[in-house]
Amino acid sequence: MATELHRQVNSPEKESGQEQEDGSGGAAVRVRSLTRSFDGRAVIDNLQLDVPAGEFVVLLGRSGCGKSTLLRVLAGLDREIEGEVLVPRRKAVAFQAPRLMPWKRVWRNVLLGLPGRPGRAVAERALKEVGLDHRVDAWPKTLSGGEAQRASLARALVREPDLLLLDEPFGALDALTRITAQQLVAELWQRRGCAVLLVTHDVEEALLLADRVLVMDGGVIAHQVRVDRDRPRDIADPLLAELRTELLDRLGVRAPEPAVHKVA
Ligand SMILES: Nc1ncnc2c1ncn2[C@@H]1O[C@H](COP(=O)(O)OP(=O)(O)OP(=O)(O)O)[C@@H](O)[C@H]1O
Repeated sequence: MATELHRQVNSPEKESGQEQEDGSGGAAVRVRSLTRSFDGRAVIDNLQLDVPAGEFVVLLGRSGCGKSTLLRVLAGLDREIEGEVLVPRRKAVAFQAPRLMPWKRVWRNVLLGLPGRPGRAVAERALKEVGLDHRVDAWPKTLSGGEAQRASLARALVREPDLLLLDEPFGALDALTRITAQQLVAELWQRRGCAVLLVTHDVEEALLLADRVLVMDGGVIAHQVRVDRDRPRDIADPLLAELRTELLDRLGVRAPEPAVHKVA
């Protein structure tokens, strides 16, 4: 796996250097002593993280704890860092907002920014993989929220990523569409075998999808749980229920008590 290294120590204002290196030992992500500050405040504070190739990791944490910042750093979109970040060269990112260009048809959006002038067939294959082959020629504004999100996933997949970074990709979807989209991501991950790092607020989503759930707090990975269950998973599984309580506790949220119905 070709990897790239962002290394930056104590000179955040300079453009970070990039070197080719493959000392990753098959890891999809290796982060050492990562710090990212805004206006003198360290949002990420000496963080360490390893993600083996092919692992599905979900990142939870309170609002503003730095999840998106970490994802942007891993995506190479933010290089104003101290520390070391080793990620595969082939990586792709999808955000909560699908970010499609309204003046380009869906298939052209899928190919946007890809090097080497790939043909329409490349986009068609990716759109088929996300179940959107009937919308290849559509304009973005005619897509439903779920369809737009799938187009955005197809745009990530055409990059053949070894690392797929997803920032609350289901956040704006209604409950039913969200379940379908979660299943799609789980299937794609199993088929593609790439590592996934997904940011969400939804503890149940994390437990249904992840090999490992990380909780970010105080600028570091403060807690993690391994979800040792085959897929598809059932949220009523006692292990998942136990992990849910543990994670909600770590997030400082009290798990709701079971509803009690009184009949007069
Ligand atoms: N470009 C920026 N300039 C200044 N502050 C920033 C910038 N980007 C992020 N921050 C700050 O860094 C902190 C972490 O932001 P980030 O978006 O990473 O949090 P998050 O955990 O993803 O939050 P949420 O769950 O609400 O999306 C916040 O306090 C935010 O205001």
